[in-house]
Formats: sequence, C-alpha cells, structure tokens
Amino acid sequence: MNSQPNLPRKVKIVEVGPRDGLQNEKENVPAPVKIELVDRLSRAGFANIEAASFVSPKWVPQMATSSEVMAGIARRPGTLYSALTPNMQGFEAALAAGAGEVVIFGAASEAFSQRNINCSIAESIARFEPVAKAAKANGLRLRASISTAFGCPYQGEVPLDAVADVVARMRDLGCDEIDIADTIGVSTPRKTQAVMLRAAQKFPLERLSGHFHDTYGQALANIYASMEVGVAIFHSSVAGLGGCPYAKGATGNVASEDVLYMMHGLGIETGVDLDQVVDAGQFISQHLGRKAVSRAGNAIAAKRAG
Ligand SMILES: CC(C)(COP(=O)([O-])OP(=O)([O-])OC[C@H]1O[C@@H](n2cnc3c(N)ncnc32)[C@H](O)[C@@H]1OP(=O)([O-])[O-])[C@@H](O)C(=O)NCCC(=O)NCCSC(=O)C[C@@](C)(O)CC(=O)[O-]
Repeated sequence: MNSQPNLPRKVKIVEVGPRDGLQNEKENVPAPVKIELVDRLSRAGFANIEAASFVSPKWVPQMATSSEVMAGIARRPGTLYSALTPNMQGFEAALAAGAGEVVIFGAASEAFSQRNINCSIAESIARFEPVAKAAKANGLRLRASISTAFGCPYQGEVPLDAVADVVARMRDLGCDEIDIADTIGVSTPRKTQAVMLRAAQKFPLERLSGHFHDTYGQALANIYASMEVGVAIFHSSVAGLGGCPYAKGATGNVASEDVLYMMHGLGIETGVDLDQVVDAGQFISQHLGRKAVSRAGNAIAAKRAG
C-alpha cells in the first residue's frame, strides 16, 4: 500500500528501449534480436512499448528494420506498440506496420529542431498536422514528444514559455499524451517541477509524461519530483540503453529496472514484473557486449548469480 498521499497510487511506465535505447547503437542490431527484446518486454507486462521509428534511414540507420520488427513481434493484448513518425511518409509506414500509437516529435528549442528533424518548430507543426489528422482518421492514438524541454545542447537554457508554447501547439493538434523530454539529462528536481507545472497550464497534467535521460544522474530524482506535482506517466529504457544521435554526450534514458525498483519500493503499482525486465536487460546487454547501465538491474542479476 502506498501510504504517501502526495504520490500516485499507480503509474504508467512507457518502455522506450527498443526505440530510443537502440537508435543510437553504431553496430547494426539484427531485427530478430530487437523482436526478442520487445517480446520479453511485452511478457514483463509493459502496457506501452515504443518499438519502432519510421524516420529516414539515412538519418538513423539503426531504425531501418522497423517494419520487420513490427511484423515479427508477438503482440500481447493490453500492450500498445508505438512508433515515431516525423511526417506522412513515416505515418504511412507506421500504419502499414500496425502501430497502435504514433509519436510526432518536436522540440522546445529551435536549434535542436533544426538538428534533429531539419526544420523549424513552426515547420514541424505544419508537418505534424496531416499526421495528426491521419492518426485520428485511422483510430490511432496520437502522442507528441517535446525534446529539450529542460535544456538544449546547442542553445543552452530553454525558457518555460517556449515549452508551454509547443505544448499548446501539440495540444491543438489533438494529442492524447504529451512527453516532456529532458533530452540531455540536465534537469534537477525543482526545475523539473517548474517545467511540468508550466506545461500543465496548457495540457492536462494526467496526460503529461516525463521522459528523462540520466546524463547527470538526476533522472530518478526528477521522476520523484514529477510525481510530487502529479505526473504519473514516465518513460524508461531497459538496461538504461540509449542516447540521442543529435544530442552529443547525452546518455541513455533512465533504466527501467531502476524506475521499477523505486516505484515498487514506494508501493506504487506499475503492472510490470521487475524480474523479467532484469532478464530482458541482461539479454540485450549480452548481445551488445557490455554491462547494463542499471544499478538495480545489475544488483539483482549479481544477487541471483550468488
Ligand atoms: C524528419 C526527416 C525525415 C527530415 O529529413 P529531410 O532530409 O529534411 O526530409 P525530406 O522530406 O527532404 O526527405 C529526404 C529523404 O529522406 C526520405 N524520408 C523522409 N521521411 C522519411 C521517413 N519518414 N521514412 C523514411 N524515409 C524518409 C525521403 O524519401 C528522402 O529520400 P531520398 O529521396 O533522399 O532517397 C529527418 O530529419 C529524419 O528522419 N530525422 C529523424 C531524426 C531522429 O530520428 N532522431 C531521433 C529521434 S527523436 C529523439 O530521440 C528524442 C526523443 C523523442 O527521444 C525525446 C528526447 O529525449 O528528446
């Protein structure tokens, strides 16, 4: 039982490892390995897995197998499989692949928008408009991700008003959920609360999510701080995989194992089996030939090994 009145009783954890986690890997990860990873995460109980990204393969070669991955996974009833779609070309591919949710992704800083999707914020919103309409027309869930909401690798500080402005534009496109992303992991708890509360002036707090990279080791603290102000949806990546190809030096998302360990310790329901996520984390780390970047995951694996 969660006896802390200021924390949610239940949270949704969106597993982004197969997309955000793997997109930055230099060596090609074969589709069957990605499929096995998604299937393990499905069996662990995640209600939402970001499994694919229909972007230009010239920009992000690792995601070129997205159609194959979506065709090969064993879809678990109750799990929503999401895909990134920067434009209509991406949307058509996601629709054909059977994505249940499409993710349009913009930024709160102009500099990052240019580097990541090769257009201004205003141009990106114009590109997202037909995607949003098509998502609705086809009965797909629509999510938006807003990068650099807490700081930009090129521009530095990002004003709260800039975040609020993009949140409002994404809301006007009809988004069901909006991710507030700390692309380079620079935020700290009070700043996190300020950004979340400002975003919540434009979009319902219960449909905002926190997407924290752990570059400066602040991600768990930022998640806790977000929960204190009412956020109850968080993104994490198995084994702490990841980094953004257009944010130099950015490390992975906060590790799913660490988030689950904290949530369960707080008595907060996630619906996810931590042991199975640890297994999935060890599986993909072995494939990549390195140790998982998850303190809890590695501790649990070491304890099991005796
Ligand atoms: C947006 C574009 C496509 C614009 O790229 P562009 O070059 O401006 O686009 P274009 O429309 O001029 O097209 C150029 C070429 O790309 C192709 N193309 C065009 N669109 C697609 C598509 N959907 N799928 C496949 N191919 C596509 C198109 O067919 C054409 O091919 P060509 O004629 O030269 O052979 C490009 O900049 C791009 O793909 N960017 C993706 C960047 C990316 O994936 N970044 C990582 C994900 S975001 C992220 O990680 C942050 C997040 C979400 O996790 C939150 C956080 O932590 O901040």
